[in-house]
Amino acid sequence: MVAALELTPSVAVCSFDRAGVVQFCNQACADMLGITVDAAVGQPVASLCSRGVRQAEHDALVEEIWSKGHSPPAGDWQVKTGDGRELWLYSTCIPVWHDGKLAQIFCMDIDITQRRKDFDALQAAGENFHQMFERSSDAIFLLRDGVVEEVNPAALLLFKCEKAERLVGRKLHDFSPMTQPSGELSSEAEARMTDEASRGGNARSEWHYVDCEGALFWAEVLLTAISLDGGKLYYVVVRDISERKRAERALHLAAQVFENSRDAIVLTDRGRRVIALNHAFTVITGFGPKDMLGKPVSLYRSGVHDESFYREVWAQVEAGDHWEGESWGRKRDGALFPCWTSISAIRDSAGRVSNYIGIVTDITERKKSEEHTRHLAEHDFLTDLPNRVLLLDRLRLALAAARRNHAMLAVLFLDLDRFKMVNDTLGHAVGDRLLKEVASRLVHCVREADTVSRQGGDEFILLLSDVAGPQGAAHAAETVLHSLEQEFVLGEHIAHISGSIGIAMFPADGDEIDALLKHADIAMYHAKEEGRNGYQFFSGELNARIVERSGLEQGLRRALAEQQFELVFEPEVDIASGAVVGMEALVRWRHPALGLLLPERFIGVASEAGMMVALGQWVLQEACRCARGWLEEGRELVVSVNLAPAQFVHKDLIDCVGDALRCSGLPAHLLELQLTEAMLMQAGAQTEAVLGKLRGLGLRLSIDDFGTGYSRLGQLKDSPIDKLKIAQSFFDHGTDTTAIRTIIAMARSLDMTVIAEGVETEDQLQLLRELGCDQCQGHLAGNALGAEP
Ligand SMILES: Nc1nc2c(ncn2[C@@H]2O[C@H](COP(=O)(O)OP(=O)(O)OP(=O)(O)O)[C@@H](O)[C@H]2O)c(=O)[nH]1
Repeated sequence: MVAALELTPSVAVCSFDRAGVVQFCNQACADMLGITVDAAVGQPVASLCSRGVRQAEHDALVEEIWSKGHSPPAGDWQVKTGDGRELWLYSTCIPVWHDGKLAQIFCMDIDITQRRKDFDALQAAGENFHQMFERSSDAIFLLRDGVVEEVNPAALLLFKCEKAERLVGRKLHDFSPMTQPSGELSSEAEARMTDEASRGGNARSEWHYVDCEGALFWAEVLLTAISLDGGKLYYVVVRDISERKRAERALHLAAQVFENSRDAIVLTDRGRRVIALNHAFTVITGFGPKDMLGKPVSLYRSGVHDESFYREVWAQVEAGDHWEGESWGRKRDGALFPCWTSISAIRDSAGRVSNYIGIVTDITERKKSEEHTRHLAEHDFLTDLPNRVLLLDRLRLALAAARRNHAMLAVLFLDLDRFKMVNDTLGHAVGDRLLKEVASRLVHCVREADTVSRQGGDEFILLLSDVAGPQGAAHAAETVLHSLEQEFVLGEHIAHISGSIGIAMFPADGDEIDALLKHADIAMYHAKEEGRNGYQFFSGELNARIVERSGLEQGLRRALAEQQFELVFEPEVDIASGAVVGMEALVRWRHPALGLLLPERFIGVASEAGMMVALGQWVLQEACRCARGWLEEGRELVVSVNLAPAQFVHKDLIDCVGDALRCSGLPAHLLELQLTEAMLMQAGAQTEAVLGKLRGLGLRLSIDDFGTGYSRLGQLKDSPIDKLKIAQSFFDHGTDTTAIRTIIAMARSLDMTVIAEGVETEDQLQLLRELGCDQCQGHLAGNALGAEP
């Protein structure tokens, strides 16, 4: 047996007697105690190892074996060897009998130090685990066979549940909605997860739970499968990720908003370089990421606004983190578009600007629709003319401008005459068409800067800005009346209409809007009273003047056709010989009602009415014809004819003069054209060319009223002028001898003939003779005569 014990390598065996002295020790025991077998045998067993705090317990146990003779149960003992090592031993003590007496106690020890270490570690782990379970901020569930067996406090908190009993015994999907966000039934999803965990050890998933108060929340679930005693244990960690999900969702939404926004969005860094732009930006502007990323956003300015505009914008962004307003954008193809732009600074958690975001809304359509709405509000629906609202606005602006520029304005109030008849006879629809047609004609009667508006019914107001004077307003009124006189073809109907116009002038007839409109209205009623189809000024005096003038103008137009003009001739006498050498042609108008009118009465009107070219041509032809008559009678007289400025600048002048000579058969040298100093002084190639051509025809040129203008000697010297006519004004208030002498001297030096007009007295004639004047004209020389002198 000893041999067997010796050979037991893993069991340390020793025996001791009643005195506690070691009788036997196998090698394993010696090794365990850290001594040799020989050193152990004979030693008190207590000296080989001690049992620390449990020594007394062990001693009592041994004593009991000695006294009662049976072995106690085996047990774990911690011992300290003689060389100071601590070991855990699994000890069994057996009493050994010899000759009927208890002789020794055999002890068998198995070194379980390592096992105990493992066990302690295991226990510590267990305790750790428990602590972790209890203190974890994550909710932890222990499931046995799919049913909750235990939950930690965090789980109660997360599921807002006061007692564990509400959770224990249930399945996890009992705290879930029927379906998960994926659409899968919660029960099936849970089964799939546990299955996955039991096969692969664990499974992870994001999960929708409902807490005990019924609120839904997002969680991340980690399910770990543990096999125990043939059953399945699941360790389930549930972490609330609602916050993260919300952040994710917000981020996702932000990205969606950025990308799906219909507004163009551009993001820059703090240096205002583009770091992102959305799809809409490309759609709206045509600029894509390749064009813009990394570039300064200022490269994409429209060019419409100046530098100070952008300075102001960025100053506002720097000051208040935001600017928004209307501006212009530029597309890749260069096209401009109106946009509403907002720029915001984005700050990081430290409060520093990290980015800028620009949002650009294309407001082309909005502008159009606003424009359309405004148009509707400001225009008459039937004729599309400005309505009263817009008229008042324009009138306000025009008045302000007229006040600033000291200019005049005219307000013409037009009411159609007997328009009701049109409605009554042709129907309202035809009436409408007539109103539209009238509107369009009115617009063509005035200049673009003027406003034609419809007040309603058959009333229209025309605002003429910056008219030259009442004459201009009267002219516009006549144009309007004339255009209304033309028949209106309205489908199969033909209508005739006229209008009555009242005119108020600013500032003469009122310097405020209301006064002007009221006075124009009153004047319009006068026009109606006066028999309709006419116009009236508000001011009576003005009206009289305009009416007379207008009458003259209308008369003038007829006068040519009806041969109401006549010529008279004023003789030009050679002072030395007293012989008549020429005749100045002067025009008279034999007015059917007013009698013979001098040019002062009608030349101004004829000029304004643009009739001077026609009238002048008639005078020229008639003068040539008369002079030819005289020639045929043997009187070779030069006929002199005044040229009007309008004739002088008219492109057909040379042809007209040539025609007059040709038709009459008058030799050119017997025709003298009288120019004014002003015509001559319009220096330039054009004037020189005209003078040259006239001269080329062989006729003479003279300057009328010389000395009243500002002729320059140099210019005079180079002009093909034959004769100077000293202005009559030098004789008006006492004779201006110095001026007359100077002119005569000048004419001499330029080798020109000189003639004095308006010579009335012998003294004047004598003076002229002394000064060397060639010719004279006037009362003394002979009054104007008819064509038959
Ligand atoms: N067709 C048509 N007629 C209208 C409209 N508005 C008003 N009227 C008619 O226009 C006519 C205006 O008449 P009045 O200006 O008062 O009188 P009138 O017949 O023109 O006669 P006098 O002004 O005195 O020369 C009325 O018969 C209105 O019914 C419209 O929009 N369309």
